[in-house]
Amino acid sequence: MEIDPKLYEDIALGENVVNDLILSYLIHNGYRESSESFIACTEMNRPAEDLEKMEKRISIVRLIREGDSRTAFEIMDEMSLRVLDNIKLLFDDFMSLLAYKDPLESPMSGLVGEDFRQQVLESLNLAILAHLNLPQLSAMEVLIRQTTVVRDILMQLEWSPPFSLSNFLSDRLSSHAAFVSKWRKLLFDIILLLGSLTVNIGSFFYFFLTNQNRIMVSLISPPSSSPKIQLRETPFFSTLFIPPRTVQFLHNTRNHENHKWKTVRCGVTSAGASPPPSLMKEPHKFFDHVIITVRAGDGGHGAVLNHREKNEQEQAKTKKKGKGSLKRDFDGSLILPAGGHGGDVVIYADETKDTLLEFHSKSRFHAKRGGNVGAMGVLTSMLRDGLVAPTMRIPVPVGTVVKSKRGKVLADLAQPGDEVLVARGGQGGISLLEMPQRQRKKMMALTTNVMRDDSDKILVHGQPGEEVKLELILRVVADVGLIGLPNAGKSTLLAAITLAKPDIADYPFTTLMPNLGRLGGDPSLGAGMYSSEATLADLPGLIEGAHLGKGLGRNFLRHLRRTRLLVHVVDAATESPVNDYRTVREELRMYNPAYLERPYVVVLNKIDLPEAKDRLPSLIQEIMTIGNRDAQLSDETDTKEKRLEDYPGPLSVVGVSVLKGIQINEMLKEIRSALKKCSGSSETLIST
Ligand SMILES: Nc1nc2c(ncn2[C@@H]2O[C@H](COP(=O)(O)OP(=O)(O)OP(=O)(O)O)[C@@H](O)[C@H]2O)c(=O)[nH]1
Ligand SMILES: [Mg+2]
Repeated sequence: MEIDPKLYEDIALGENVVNDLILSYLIHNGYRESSESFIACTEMNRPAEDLEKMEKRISIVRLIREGDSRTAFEIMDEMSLRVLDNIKLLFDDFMSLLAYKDPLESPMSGLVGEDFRQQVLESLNLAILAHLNLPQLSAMEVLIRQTTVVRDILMQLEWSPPFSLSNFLSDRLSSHAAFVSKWRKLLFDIILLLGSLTVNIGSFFYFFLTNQNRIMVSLISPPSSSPKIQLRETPFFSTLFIPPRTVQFLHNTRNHENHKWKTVRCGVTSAGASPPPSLMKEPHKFFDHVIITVRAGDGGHGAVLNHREKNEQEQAKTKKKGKGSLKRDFDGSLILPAGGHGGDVVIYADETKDTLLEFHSKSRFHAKRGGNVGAMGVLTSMLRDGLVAPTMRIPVPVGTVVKSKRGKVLADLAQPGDEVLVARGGQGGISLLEMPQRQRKKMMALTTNVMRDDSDKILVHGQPGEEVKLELILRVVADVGLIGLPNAGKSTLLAAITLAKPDIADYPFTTLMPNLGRLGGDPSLGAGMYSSEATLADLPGLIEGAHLGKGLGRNFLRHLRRTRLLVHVVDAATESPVNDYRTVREELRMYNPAYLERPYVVVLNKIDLPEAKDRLPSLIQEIMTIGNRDAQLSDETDTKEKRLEDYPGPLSVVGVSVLKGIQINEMLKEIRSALKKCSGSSETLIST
């Protein structure tokens, strides 16, 4: 079968088409907030009615799930929905339970289980959708399923460049004539669609995630669009971002020299249930900030014990054996067993952790409760206290600051192993003796460890464990901060001089979270100096407007706080490296002018490329002139009026190619000597 790829060359997938697809997906699945923000930010016209219906549909399903079918039916009546017929079959099944004496034990017992209810709910949702004349799958989901098929076919093939994608597809697919005739237009549409949606890879993963739990996708995008991949910052995309914890991005970019296509393979290795809507913000922006609730364990209960008076014979018997006498305090009062202490909650710094992301999917922690006094109600000498519950220990990355809800700093876990007790477990309850009224008074007087209260019971119950809300803030602890525009080669630099293995790819915002690497000391300096090692943090790219939250935002800028040296990486092969350099300096200034006073080294990267190499000397010259080497720390009042030129210039400017390993040693030398110059000048303030 002949396919002319030219047919598809002019297909332009308008923004509207994509927007429509996305919106219908959102409405279909009942994401009300996302739908509204999407409509708002795309300025689409959409009748409010759809949203209203959606709301009702969702509430019907929810009500039934919660067991309030009466209200659900009322809403259905209101919408004049007659969907029950459609799911009558399921109810018929249900009626068959009547045939059994004990339905729970019957072969049909599954019908009363959770699974069955889920099944009913799904059928109900589908029935309502059908009734409202809405398709059972949103167009987006249909597309995705089809893409999955395409992907499967593509994955089975050995890709050997050079080839042209259109030829390739037509070759391969013409053997599936029926398939192709039906789907060929769609195939290309999907490719175009994917191309346009890779503007935000994250949003696409989301769709895949919610529909299938394990899947691998190939995103194919034409070269013209790939360098421009950008994270789009709209409320909609913010709500759709998934916590990367459930996803692993396996970037595997293949560039073929002689042809026009590039594949970005992205793998979603395992994914749990889709996150609740409240968490679908951009988690990478929150890897360093989270609010958690911890609850220490309750104390175990004591017991109300019977003190059985032994008759003389028995007493004699136990005495003979030399055991069995009840435990008594030095003054002769009885020691009664108490419930176990509830588990405390401790937060400690663990070197193996590097983000707070996981706390977004699990933000509540509960320590175990103490054990109860295991009494059968009789006081015997064998009685033991309830088991003390173990302390719950929650690991967080080194550099985490723990704050109370009111903002009070409880601890700054700056060293591995630092820890803080954040919630105390409840006291175990004490035990009481049950005895005839006439003896009670005497007994109470004898047992000093019984706290007396109006109502005995309360004493017997363990005390509740403390519950607190905590704010965790991670501050990367590093000596050197690598800054620069996206794609400048910061991660490559880190990988070149340390053992860190950050993601590297030729599109911006590869790095979403800081990577840390350790720079070894310089052996040539001899034993004494060898220890002059430092930690490097590779920060996500800064763009113009970052201080206002653009790109990956200002969250990262605060990680510079604890660094004492900045290494400013500039891609020397771009149109105007000097402008790029100024952009980043400006951003730093807008965030906090003090950062411009911090010592820094400029690394002009990519000098293996001719366009960079040729103008290296003039670039170095120009950058050295921006900035005043003699500038002193100035008083803060006039910082606003100062030009970039008035701030201290770089300690040095070096041209390197971190990729090809050119001039690396020179660069290391500069970084080390700069580190030496500014040792001990880091700012260790905690407030943001
Ligand atoms: N030719 C050349 N390419 C380089 C050099 N250093 C890095 N690159 C390429 O530049 C691209 C971006 O590198 P990264 O290290 O991911 O850049 P980054 O600054 O960390 O980018 P973000 O994480 O997006 O902010 C990759 O394709 C690298 O292979 C170099 O010295 N020469
Ligand atoms: Mg990077």
